[in-house]
Amino acid sequence: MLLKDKVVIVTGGSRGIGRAIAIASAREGADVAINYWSDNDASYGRRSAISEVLAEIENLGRRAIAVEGNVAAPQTGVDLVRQTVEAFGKVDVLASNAGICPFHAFLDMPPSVLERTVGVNLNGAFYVTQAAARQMKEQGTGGAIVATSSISALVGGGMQAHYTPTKAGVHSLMQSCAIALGPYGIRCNSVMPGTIATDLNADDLADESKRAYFEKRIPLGRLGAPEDVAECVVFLASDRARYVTGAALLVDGGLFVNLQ
Ligand SMILES: NC(=O)C1=CN([C@@H]2O[C@H](COP(=O)(O)OP(=O)(O)OC[C@H]3O[C@@H](n4cnc5c(N)ncnc54)[C@H](O)[C@@H]3O)[C@@H](O)[C@H]2O)C=CC1
Ligand SMILES: C[C@H](O)[C@@H]1OC(=O)[C@H](O)[C@@H]1O
Repeated sequence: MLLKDKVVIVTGGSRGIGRAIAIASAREGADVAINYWSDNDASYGRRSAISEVLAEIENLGRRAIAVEGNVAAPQTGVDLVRQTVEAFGKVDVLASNAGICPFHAFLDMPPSVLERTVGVNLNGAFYVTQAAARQMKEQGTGGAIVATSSISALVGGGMQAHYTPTKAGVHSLMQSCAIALGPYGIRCNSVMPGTIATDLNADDLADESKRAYFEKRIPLGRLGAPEDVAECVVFLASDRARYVTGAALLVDGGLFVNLQ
């Protein structure tokens, strides 16, 4: 088991990629603290999602807690780490994953959409990483932080001018934190998923021609599943990746390299 008796925090763990990270971590032997934001879940009609994830982890024989909160608020990370330590005694791994992607055209983008996206995706990753790293430093046993960046850190999107800079920022955050936290044995890496079928892009991919376009562009011939990303997060979080820090792993079925 790659994460036997580790304690893993996952942000944005009630649905999609975060949910898959939480379950994959438990399957590899970890206890899991799951952050989520019910306002976001409700906007997808998914009020009960978190209880299903907790039940699934408990069925795997591991412990799980849910800690609701908006990661854009600095205090959310602090409370998340405190409640995790109260429940499980320590923090070994942070999967900083919570994110939003409200597709919007650039020229008429309201400041509120930009600010919300930066607040959740970039500021949220910063605050949660800082809170977890402080705890890991205090424990003195090292740790691993894996952030969910995106292929969008490397390429643009016409309806994502507010989003792609946050994903580049998350990758950059991990690079700087790898330097700042390396002396404490804390490794910091990111995964860069391609197009993964989740609620985040369900509306966008409901456009059959767009979906077919992506499937054609992906050398492996299919959209990604949340589990494809989760297994890579588990690897980077585990001791198998003990000499990997400041790295980014594309998990995109080859989409990025497919120019022609
Ligand atoms: N789906 C995709 O194709 C890709 C997704 N990503 C990234 O993966 C991450 C997860 O995305 P998905 O699983 O697709 O999304 P999703 O919409 O399926 O799940 C989002 C999760 O984040 C939580 N969340 C949303 N706003 C939050 C907030 N303010 N505070 C705390 N939690 C909040 C929700 O409760 C939910 O658990 C995001 O950072 C996204 O940018 C990156 C590349 C591709
Ligand atoms: C939501 C999009 O389909 C998805 O999000 C990303 O980060 C990828 O670049 C895709 O565009």
